[in-house]
Amino acid sequence: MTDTPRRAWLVWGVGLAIYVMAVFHRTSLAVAGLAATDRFDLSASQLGSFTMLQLFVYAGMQIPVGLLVDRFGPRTVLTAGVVTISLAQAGFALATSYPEALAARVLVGLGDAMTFICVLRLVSSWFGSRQIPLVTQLTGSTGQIGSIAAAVPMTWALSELGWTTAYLISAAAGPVLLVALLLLVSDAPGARHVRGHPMSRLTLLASLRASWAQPGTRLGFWVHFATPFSAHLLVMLWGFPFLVLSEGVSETVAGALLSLIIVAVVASGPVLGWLVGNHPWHRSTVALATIAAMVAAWTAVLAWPGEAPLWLLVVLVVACGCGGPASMIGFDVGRTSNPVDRMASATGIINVGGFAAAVLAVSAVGAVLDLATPGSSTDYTDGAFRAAMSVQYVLWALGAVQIWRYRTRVRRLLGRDVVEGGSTMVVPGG
Ligand SMILES: N[C@@H](Cc1c[nH]cn1)C(=O)NCC(=O)O
Repeated sequence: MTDTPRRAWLVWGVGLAIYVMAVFHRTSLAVAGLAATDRFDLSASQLGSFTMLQLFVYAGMQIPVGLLVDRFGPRTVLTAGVVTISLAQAGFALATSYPEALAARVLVGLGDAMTFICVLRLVSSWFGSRQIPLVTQLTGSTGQIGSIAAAVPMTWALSELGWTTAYLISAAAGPVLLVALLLLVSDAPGARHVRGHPMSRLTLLASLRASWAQPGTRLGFWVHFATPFSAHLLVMLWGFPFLVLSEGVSETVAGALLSLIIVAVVASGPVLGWLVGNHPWHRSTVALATIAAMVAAWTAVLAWPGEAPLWLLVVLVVACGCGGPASMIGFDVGRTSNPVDRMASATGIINVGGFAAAVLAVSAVGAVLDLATPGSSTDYTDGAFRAAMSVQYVLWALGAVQIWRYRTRVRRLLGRDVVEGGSTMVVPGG
């Protein structure tokens, strides 16, 4: 790290601050559910539609945004992202009806989608190949601080300052970061902009097909599919009711356990980053081991007769928290499997995996809970939660089988020396 120029850290710092802001805006509704219900006169499913629609837009935009980054460079796309998400959050502050608020959340998803891919692209241009895995991890883990900032300070601001002022103040970070971005961020050392060649629709499709044809891109996709959804499931929607209604903990303890997930994410990121940076051959093993740890912890909790003890719930949330940093292995494998001019679109493909799994898990748990609960009641029973949380096994099984398949293919085609040397790119006919 010592020979990395200070400018690289500066560029990364600005990119990271923008990503923290995006995670803040993404999750800033989590503590505002009751206030939103009052302000827009919402039903529970209308409230849920804010989060689901925002996630759908985010996931749906990953591949188009990746292509835009490869074409116009991260600085340009990040600028569009900061402007979009800040205007969207200001719009959300001023919205007075459900359709206006929904439109604002769609734009939050759009701006959010333009952030992370750009920051990873900057990391791969500004840092040396040995440092990229660690800095990538630091980006993913540190970014989650945005969701902590969206919890406690936002709860305070909503109750003390009111809806409009709280959301307008949060939107005001955007212009400040925009100035820093325009002054300090260049696409690569010595190049303010790095632009790809204009491509026709056919060439774009061919480029995406070429990325997807790489077994390393598919390995990255399935790593990102299988590792982070359990933490998303807990943090975004179902963790709080599961812990309170099924495991019998108080609301305060449930809140503390959910915050502990973020602490586990932030703390385990650098450790996993160091591990995969120094042992590229074992990246998929680390992902599989993390899946095994989550499966073991969930099985112990769900099979425990009655309510699980607190220490076991702590083990559960720490294991799920480690899934976030493990998911970043997917981006690292994608990076080493694609040429520089296709890197952002490969990142986009891989990012779809994690968010698709999160949407599937969140909605499947909701569907099973509804099926297992008579009438329209939300008094979910312990049995209903056990059945609902078990849907995760299907996603882990699918993900683990696919990771095994593609890691076997990468290893067989390239061999240990090439992978340890930092490449998982399969050259056709090579
Ligand atoms: N897997 C996450 C990042 C992460 C790292 N540690 C915990 N979470 C991810 O997909 N990030 C993309 C994004 O836009 O946040």
